[in-house]
Amino acid sequence: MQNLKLAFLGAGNMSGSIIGGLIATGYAPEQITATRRSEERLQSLKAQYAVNISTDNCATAASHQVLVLGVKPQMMKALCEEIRDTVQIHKPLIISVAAGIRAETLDRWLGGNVAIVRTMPNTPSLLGVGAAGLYANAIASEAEKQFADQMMQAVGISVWVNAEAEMDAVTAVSGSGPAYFFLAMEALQKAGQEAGLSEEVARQLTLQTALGAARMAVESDVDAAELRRRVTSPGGTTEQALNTFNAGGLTELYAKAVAAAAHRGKELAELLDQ
Ligand SMILES: NC(=O)C1=CN([C@@H]2O[C@H](COP(=O)(O)OP(=O)(O)OC[C@H]3O[C@@H](n4cnc5c(N)ncnc54)[C@H](O)[C@@H]3O)[C@@H](O)[C@H]2O)C=CC1
Ligand SMILES: O=C(O)[C@@H]1CCC=N1
Repeated sequence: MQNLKLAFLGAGNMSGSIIGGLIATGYAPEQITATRRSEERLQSLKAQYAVNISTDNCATAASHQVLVLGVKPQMMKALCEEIRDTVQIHKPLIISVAAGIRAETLDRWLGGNVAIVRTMPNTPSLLGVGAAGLYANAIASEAEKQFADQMMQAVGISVWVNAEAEMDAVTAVSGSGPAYFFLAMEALQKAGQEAGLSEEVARQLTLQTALGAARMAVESDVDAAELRRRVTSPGGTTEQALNTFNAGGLTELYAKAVAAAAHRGKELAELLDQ
């Protein structure tokens, strides 16, 4: 991909994962700058990835073609207002990774007429196996959309949504999704220990099983339901576990959890749209 001058303003967990993934695919570190409020935490990004670091958002915004806004939704207005004048002069492409905050809100905070791509990535981007949803406003050019797409594809897969409202569903499925699978791993490991395994054995078996199941689901030409059926012998052990999950309403619980996360995305958008 074209190695444009790319800045991550507010480079925490999510931006750090994208930076790590980009560097691993050969993006030139001298083209990347990460900012944070304190220099101390930036030093570890510099040591790890040899990227430029700065505590000056405006100077960084003025010298980069693409700005990834990586702060928490609640901090986004302050960041946008800080860089607004610079953005109006230099007109960089803005890429937001924030949950909830709508493109139209960002555009207003940034002074208007700004090319914006909203992305919803996830932290496995660090390993090149991220999953991101993208949505662009009408001002973003084809070349700008292509850059954002290539940036996310460099660290995983990317999908475009047609309606911005779908970004809340993307957030609820893949943005937050790694946490759901981590929780499942924590629970299975704990249950394994309760069933008599040592912590280390339960951990190893849980993690390798999660990896194996994910790889089979991704690489197999049959769907997850068929793969599940192939593990489940009639009258066997898996059936007992799955019956227990079903009796506890696991599928309905997933639906409720995803709906709650998507609702929070909408709520954040409303709450912070001032
Ligand atoms: N953590 C995750 O798995 C995902 C997070 N996101 C989104 O990414 C965004 C950031 O989340 P995290 O990386 O988890 O948060 P984080 O707290 O790790 O990173 C944000 C960083 O921005 C810094 N910051 C705040 N205001 C600043 C300013 N004005 N100038 C410079 N730095 C500033 C903070 O000190 C912090 O280091 C959020 O908007 C979230 O919705 C999206 C997808 C997944
Ligand atoms: O929990 C959050 O709000 C962010 C967005 C998706 C993952 N983490």
